Amino acid sequence: MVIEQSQSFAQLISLNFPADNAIDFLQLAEPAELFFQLSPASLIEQALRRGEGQLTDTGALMCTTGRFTGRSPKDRYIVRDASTTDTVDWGNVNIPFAPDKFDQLHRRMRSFLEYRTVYVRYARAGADPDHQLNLCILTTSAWQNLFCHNMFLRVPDEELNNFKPDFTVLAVPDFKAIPAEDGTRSENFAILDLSKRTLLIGGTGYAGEIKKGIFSALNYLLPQQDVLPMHCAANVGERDGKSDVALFFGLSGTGKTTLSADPDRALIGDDEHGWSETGVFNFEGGCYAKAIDLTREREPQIFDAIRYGAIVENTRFFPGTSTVHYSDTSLTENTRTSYPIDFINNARIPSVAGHPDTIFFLTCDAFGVLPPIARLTPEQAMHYFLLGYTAKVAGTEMGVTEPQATFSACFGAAFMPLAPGRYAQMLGEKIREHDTDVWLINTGWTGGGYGVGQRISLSYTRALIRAALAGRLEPDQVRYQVHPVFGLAMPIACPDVPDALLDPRQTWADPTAYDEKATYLQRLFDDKRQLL
Ligand SMILES: Nc1ncnc2c1ncn2[C@@H]1O[C@H](COP(=O)(O)OP(=O)(O)O)[C@@H](O)[C@H]1O
Ligand SMILES: C=C(OP(=O)(O)O)C(=O)O
Ligand SMILES: [Mn+2]
Repeated sequence: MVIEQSQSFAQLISLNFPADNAIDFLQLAEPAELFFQLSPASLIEQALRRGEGQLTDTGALMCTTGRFTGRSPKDRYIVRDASTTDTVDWGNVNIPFAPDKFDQLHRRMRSFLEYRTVYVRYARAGADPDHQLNLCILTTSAWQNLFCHNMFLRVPDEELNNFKPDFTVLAVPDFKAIPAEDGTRSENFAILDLSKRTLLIGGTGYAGEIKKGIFSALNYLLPQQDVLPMHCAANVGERDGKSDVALFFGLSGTGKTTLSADPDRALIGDDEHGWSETGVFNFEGGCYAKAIDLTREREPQIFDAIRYGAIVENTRFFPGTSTVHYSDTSLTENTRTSYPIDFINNARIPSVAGHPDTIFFLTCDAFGVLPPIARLTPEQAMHYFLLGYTAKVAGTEMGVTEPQATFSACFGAAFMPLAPGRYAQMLGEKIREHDTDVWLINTGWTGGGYGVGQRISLSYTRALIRAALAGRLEPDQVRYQVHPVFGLAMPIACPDVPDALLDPRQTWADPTAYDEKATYLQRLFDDKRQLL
């Protein structure tokens, strides 16, 4: 049975409440108040009553996440124990954490919860029933529980009684670590214990930590089942009467969510997928789109998904109204919206499909020297995948305020517990086996770098992707030229795109300056390759 109102702990147990299982699982003492599996409407009501947010004029719940409006990679840890010590790729990304300190923090968090209101939810990650993780999530805010309802796969009510969680999440923004005692760097933390199958989040209210924490766990667990986990969006269309699956890899802000929302193709998912021997599947049940400068004209599907049930994070209203001012960045540039995937009208549910025919590597090149589209050989594909070159855009990580060149292996190193080579090898094998085409797309700057040129217009990027997917850029359809510095094959023409845009050198006012910058970037690539 699903409890819609607060009941005492003892009452819940006597009702054979499916959450007694959850409470055991969470090893909770008696919380002040516990709400299990509330509906979106109840969560929204509670969030409003508790002052967690406000309704916007389209019915979405608008919340602020507090001091943290992006992830904090330096405060993200993995417990180092006998089972992870030789498997995890330790370093600046995967920072080791001591098991006894984890237990201590876990204990302290549980006692902190004794005096609080908690919201518990069962959910799933992994749309393929053969590769699924059952989650038991505890949040201390109603809105974060709604976030989990939106972002993970929803468990049908009739399955709740027999649901066996295999992973726990505690998200408690008000709980602050004591660094000297707890072994953390700061008061905020996200710590993954892969043996105890528990994710602890404290000191931060940025909801992205929850979804990316579970993503990290899957990125560790799925290769053991021969599934390649990927930081990519996916959609499916039709070509020559056959279904045609496309993946969009890219670090945050490169366009996965934006470009995968396409009225002509069914959305599989916007951020996290697995590639098994039968095809691809989404890990999530919802999308988490950037909301900065969002307009209905440029991104109609996302714009229209922001309605009752959706959440908008860290946005503001136009003064005196309940209309969201999407260009207001006074809280952060990393404003976000989360909604269940079925809020996109042409979503594929369940979110599974066959093997990918086409892969796009999205890079947001802040130097403005990479071509807007290039066709990669399988060797180039492996190189670019391991390099993971892009610019970090402002906001997604705390402290980043303007685009910064970065190399993030697998286009998502921040979430990959294993060595990048493991994922790259699996990808290489799959691309060869399924004869998948790989394209590099620059969604970043043209006509000069950041500060001089401008971001490539979204309508041109969409046209390039449309043409590639329609086979209009096949070598028998269009001539190619080879980039003198990068050795990349660039089409010289593309429907609905000016020819001059396709050759980045032609877009710069000063070609010599272009050559210097391109050579500089190629040198960065070479240096980086030496280290791989
Ligand atoms: N040419 C372009 N291609 C893709 N996105 C673009 C482009 N120009 C501007 N943008 C903006 O960049 C952002 C891409 O963010 P998003 O799709 O959420 O990235 P991701 O899902 O990879 O984190 C959006 O705010 C989008 O409007
Ligand atoms: C939510 C995030 O990812 P993305 O921007 O890739 O959606 C994030 O990095 O916090
Ligand atoms: Mn995204």
